[in-house]
Amino acid sequence: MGYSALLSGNNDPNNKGDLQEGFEMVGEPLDKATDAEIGGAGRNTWPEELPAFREAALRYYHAVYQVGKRMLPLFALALNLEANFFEEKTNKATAMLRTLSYPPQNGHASDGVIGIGAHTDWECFTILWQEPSKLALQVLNSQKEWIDAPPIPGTFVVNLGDQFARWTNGIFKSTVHRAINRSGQQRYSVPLFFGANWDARLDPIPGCVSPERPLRYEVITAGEYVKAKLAETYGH
Ligand SMILES: O=C(O)CCC(=O)C(=O)O
Ligand SMILES: [Fe+2]
Repeated sequence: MGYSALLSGNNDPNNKGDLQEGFEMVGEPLDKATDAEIGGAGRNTWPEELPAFREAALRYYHAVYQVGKRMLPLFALALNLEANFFEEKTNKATAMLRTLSYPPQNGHASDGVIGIGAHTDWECFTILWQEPSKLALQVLNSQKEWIDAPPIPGTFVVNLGDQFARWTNGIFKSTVHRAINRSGQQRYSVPLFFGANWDARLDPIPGCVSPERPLRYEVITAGEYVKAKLAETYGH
């Protein structure tokens, strides 16, 4: 995990690359640099020329991670499960944080290059901070129309991701979204992807599979899933 250059990722296979750059990190304790791989997701390569960045990014990471922990019981209750249902699957939750920068984009998105192409996020859910007053994020609704998701001061956007779709056998849908920065200025955003334990199996929750709703997804671990998606998107 570390710096990703402009066009180094491609979230939509129909596109040619994502017009964004950023820094991608997994969790590590604030007080000591750890050399160990974190939950199989890799380790962070921090920029040497920005010594304050590590602390600022990790403080944000750990604070928003705690927000994610507190949201899990809400998802469980919404599924008519015990509040602590996801505790065992997320007591070593692997979250990834990206600090993203999008250059301004002019004209129309017909040439296969936009800020981030249409995709779903891979983890349980995403807690996204968007830079105020800069419209870029869009969400695909059930009529297949793109709906703007403008930044609202003092709020985060929360998108459901693929791990929840798998646990619920498609009852929770992972939100298809994309970003096109037509603000005329550089735009920042910071998503935290809150994922299950690296070794948690994405097997369907009891009650989510029935004759009317047969098993939709092959059962693999959260780590295997994220690794495969990383390879698809970044080729590494
Ligand atoms: O920049 C945004 O608003 C969205 C970023 C995003 O969807 C992602 O990194 O997965
Ligand atoms: Fe996303």
